[in-house]
Amino acid sequence: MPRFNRDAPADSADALGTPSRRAALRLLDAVLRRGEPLEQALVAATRHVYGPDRGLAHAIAAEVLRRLPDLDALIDSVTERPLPDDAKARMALRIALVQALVLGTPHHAAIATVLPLVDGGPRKLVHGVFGAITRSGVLLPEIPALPPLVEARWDAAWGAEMAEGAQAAIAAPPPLDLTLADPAETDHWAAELGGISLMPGHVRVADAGSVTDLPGFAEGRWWVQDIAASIPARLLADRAPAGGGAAIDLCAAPGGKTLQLAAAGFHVAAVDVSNARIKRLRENLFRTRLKAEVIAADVLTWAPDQPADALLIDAPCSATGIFRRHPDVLHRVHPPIIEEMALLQARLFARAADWVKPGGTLVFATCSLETQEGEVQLARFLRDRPDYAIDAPDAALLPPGVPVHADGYVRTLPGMLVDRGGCDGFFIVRLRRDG
Ligand SMILES: C[S@@+](CC[C@H](N)C(=O)[O-])C[C@H]1O[C@@H](n2cnc3c(N)ncnc32)[C@H](O)[C@@H]1O
Repeated sequence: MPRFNRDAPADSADALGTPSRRAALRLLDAVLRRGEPLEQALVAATRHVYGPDRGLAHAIAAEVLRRLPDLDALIDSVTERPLPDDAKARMALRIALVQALVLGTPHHAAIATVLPLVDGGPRKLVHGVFGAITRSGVLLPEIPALPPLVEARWDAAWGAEMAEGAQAAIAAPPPLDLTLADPAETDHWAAELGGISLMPGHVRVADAGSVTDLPGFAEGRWWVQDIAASIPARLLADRAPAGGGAAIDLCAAPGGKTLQLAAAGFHVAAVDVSNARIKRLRENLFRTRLKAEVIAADVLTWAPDQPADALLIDAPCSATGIFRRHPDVLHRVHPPIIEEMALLQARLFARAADWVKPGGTLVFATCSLETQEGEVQLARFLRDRPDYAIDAPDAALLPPGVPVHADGYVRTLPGMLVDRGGCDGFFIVRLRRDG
């Protein structure tokens, strides 16, 4: 857990470190009231915050989002009447408490930096509630609670064990997973980076610090990618025609899977609608010296000149599978958003299925823990497209501890690989077109 021991000098609110707390408040407001992704809100919310304070604002907001139900339970335990959910006093208390109880900020600094956020308002209340909680010596539970609606949804879909796995996953900072450009270098990079490898082409590093300073980054020998996110391209590479073959990577940016496909020898056409994300895809290709044709286009209107041997749909989704790194999804993703994404996925899946050569391979993937964005998509697709059948992977293609589902697809859940640092939640299916 990061520790920010910012002892506060006493002269002005700015010197006290209040701007970073104000930025944290703006970030929380963006996520909890306006439903914006945390990463998307960062630029605007931290516009007037510089250097390490920007990182601190992000760390405070992310940690509040991880521990929100537990923080609120503490606050409610000492107030006579519950504060409204979006009251500034509640927000200020969440920020002060997460610093004092999780981030290791001295208590006097945690409260002094936050009181200016409620100037002209409930300062006394915030001070009193913070004091009552911290004086009592109470701690946050070791295993964080999930927001009740998320817990109910995941419990209903996967059972209580999965929800418990998700809670445990929130408690520990996720490791940093790297995918290697050349799997033959696995032992070398595991040793060089002081990491472990769960399978060829993968290295897992704990507490990595600055990624860009790690050996091998500048030379482009690896890129950051959760081990579960590396599975879709592995499944396609396993079916690559001798000497390469043509691959279309739909929804490709920022390019983790494009890089894998290019490194596996495919001639890749990488398509994405977002110019900002395509810029990052180009930077990643440049750094790794890998080649792909990059196409900025909306897959709902674009079409390739000819069908490909391999096609990947890494579909836009609710992203609830990456809640460990993006805890905002726990609070802003609700059933209407899941339904909207599922509709988009169904359109992309149906449209792109015509772009695979007979005998070719299609992989559909989402980083979601919602069945509507995985199992339900597959069932509909198989009903509508009798020219496709599931091509179940060999267990040896998957990280040890990730099973092939009895129906032939892959579903990663938070409880998996838990003794080695866990993995993101993904749905992945490989399909073969009749040929
Ligand atoms: C899950 S992310 C892709 C991650 C990427 N495959 C990787 O491995 O780095 C989904 C991507 O879909 C893109 N996207 C969303 N709707 C799209 C559309 N209609 N056409 C093309 N790309 C789209 C988004 O811009 C986003 O980059």
